Amino acid sequence: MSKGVLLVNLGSPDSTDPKDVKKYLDEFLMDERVIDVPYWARTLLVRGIILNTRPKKSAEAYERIWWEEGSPLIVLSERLQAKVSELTSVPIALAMRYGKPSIKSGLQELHEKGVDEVLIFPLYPQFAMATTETILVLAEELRKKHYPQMQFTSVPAFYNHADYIRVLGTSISESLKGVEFDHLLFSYHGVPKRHIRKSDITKSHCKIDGSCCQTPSAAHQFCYRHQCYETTRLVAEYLGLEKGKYSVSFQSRLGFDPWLQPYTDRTIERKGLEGVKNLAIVTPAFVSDCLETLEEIAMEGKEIFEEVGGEKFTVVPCLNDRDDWVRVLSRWIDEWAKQEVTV
Ligand SMILES: C=CC1=C(C)c2cc3[nH]c(cc4nc(cc5[nH]c(cc1n2)c(C)c5CCC(=O)O)C(CCC(=O)O)=C4C)c(C)c3C=C
Ligand SMILES: [Fe+2]
Ligand SMILES: [Fe+2]
Repeated sequence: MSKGVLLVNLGSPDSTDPKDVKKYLDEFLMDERVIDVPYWARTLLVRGIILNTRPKKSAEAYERIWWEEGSPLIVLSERLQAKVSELTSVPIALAMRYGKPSIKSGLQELHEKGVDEVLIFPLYPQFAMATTETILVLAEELRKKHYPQMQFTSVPAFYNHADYIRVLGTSISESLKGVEFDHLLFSYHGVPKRHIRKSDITKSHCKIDGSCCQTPSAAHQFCYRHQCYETTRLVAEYLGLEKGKYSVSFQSRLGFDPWLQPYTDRTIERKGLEGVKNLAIVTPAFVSDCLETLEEIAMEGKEIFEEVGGEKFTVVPCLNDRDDWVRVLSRWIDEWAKQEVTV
């Protein structure tokens, strides 16, 4: 069999035109694993309410971060794909869950290269129903419909993998070299609390309280909250950070449901009000810088912090196409490609 890899990231609109943003948000938010309510309710909420106002506001935000070459998330993912491809002989295609290039086009590209054994590689360190799961479900639907001869394997969440922790830890220490930060905030993309309960394979573990995520459980294989806390704990250990010097928060909530807490915007404000003058932020749920890091954190977050008396706000870039990250990805891919029998 001939092997190939499909790297999959979230995706962006084609341009900052509100019409393109609306089309992208429609595909994204109509996904039943993102807004997980019955179809009729999702249609009413997304097409009847959210898409009437959000595209204009989001388009303005995209306008503030857009690069000449296009969306930062797409450009950075393309750079990652190109650099990883240089280090491995395995064909690597790139796809986005929403927008372009699509998962279908990525699979087609691999198919045309004679690939029939594909490693689906969701570019998310922590598992979530709204990210990893929706990629795997769509890929499998496409496989059954268009490429029944293909075999798929997927890369599991790598939130606690020693290589990932080392690269993330190194990127943080490099960014904060010479920076006298009072507090390091680990800000992860949020999800509705309901998503955590739905992904609990034990159906009884995830209470979303102070202790469930620290109590060993089979549920943690699919618990986004546990995995965020573990990434944080391991990186803090790697960096030798003292307790109290760092904390976790969750950003980008949408709608009125309760999402994972504490919320990042309120945490930034509280830290400033508590007298923190130098705040550093890292966003480990994203491997590529994007709207949520470049606009929501680096612009809005900074503004919130400065309004309440904060002085220095340092944002650690995502791993993007860092050389050590590229080396790790190509090594993982080569190790998979060398295996005789895939699992
Ligand atoms: C119910 C809504 C959403 C859930 C659940 C959600 C989970 C989730 N998202 C990411 C990663 C990214 N999200 C990005 C943008 C974005 N996310 C939502 C909504 C949900 N996300 C919206 C509506 C948007 C679009 C922008 C906006 O209108 O605010 C992005 C950036 C995309 C880009 O083009 O730069 C990323 C990346 C994760 C990791 C996650 C769950 C863990
Ligand atoms: Fe999101
Ligand atoms: Fe938990």
